Amino acid sequence: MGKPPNLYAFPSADELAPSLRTFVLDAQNAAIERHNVFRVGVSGGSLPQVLAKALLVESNGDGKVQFDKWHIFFADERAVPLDHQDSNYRLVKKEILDKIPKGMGTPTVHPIDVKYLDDVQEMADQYEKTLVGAFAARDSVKLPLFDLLLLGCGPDGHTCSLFPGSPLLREVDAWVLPISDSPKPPPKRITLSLPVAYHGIRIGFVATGAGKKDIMKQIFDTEEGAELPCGLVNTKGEDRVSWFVDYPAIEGVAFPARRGSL
Ligand SMILES: O=C1O[C@H](COP(=O)(O)O)[C@@H](O)[C@H](O)[C@H]1O
Repeated sequence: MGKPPNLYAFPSADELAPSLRTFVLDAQNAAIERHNVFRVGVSGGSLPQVLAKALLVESNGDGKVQFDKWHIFFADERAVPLDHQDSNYRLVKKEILDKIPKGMGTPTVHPIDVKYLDDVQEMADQYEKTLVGAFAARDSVKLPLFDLLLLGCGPDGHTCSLFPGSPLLREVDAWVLPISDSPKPPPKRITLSLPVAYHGIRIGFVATGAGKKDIMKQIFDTEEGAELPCGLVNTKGEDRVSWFVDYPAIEGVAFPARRGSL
């Protein structure tokens, strides 16, 4: 058994945001110092709204968000046009990119190539090439090591678009995988593979609301939960993984949470 993940709990999403900010800024600063760029993978779902609360605020002396140094990739994406209501890009744009105040800089964003909406295998291959360009050319690595992955946890324990029981969880070579039959709509998607997810240099999960409490209990308190996609990231990512949750999301969870602090 490796080192356990960190579980940080706060009364509400608003109270969670400053600690999430500190976590992201620490990852940003370490990455910029190491290679002068911050490569971050973001999820859709409920995450972008909480992330906006963490990032799009005045610095209170804890450091600056340097969006000019950010390269934003998608931990998963739905095979829909970029302005479609199901698009994770659209969500991140609406919640964060369109609201970045002047002076925080402009990130480089890497959306999917919508030329391949009808061919998710090709879309995944092309997105993998985007990652090869951004990571391998620079670092000659076998896997893209994201400076930070910001992940969500679905009520079934899925993360990225890696769903419980999916054969995709066994993939060891590909960095980006296609999905044609996602149990959650829309069915066609691409996703980072599990090894890419758990090799993140830092991995932050955000889970808020009472709708997450049953799955959180399963992931943190049961052996079966460790086999769910979120549980697998916990096991393999060990203490590189930090969860930011509100109290309703961990009601009844026995695993020890640090309450109200990072
Ligand atoms: O379908 C998806 O769901 C997950 C979880 O979403 P949440 O709303 O329960 O936070 C999300 O992380 C992923 O990016 C998205 O495509």
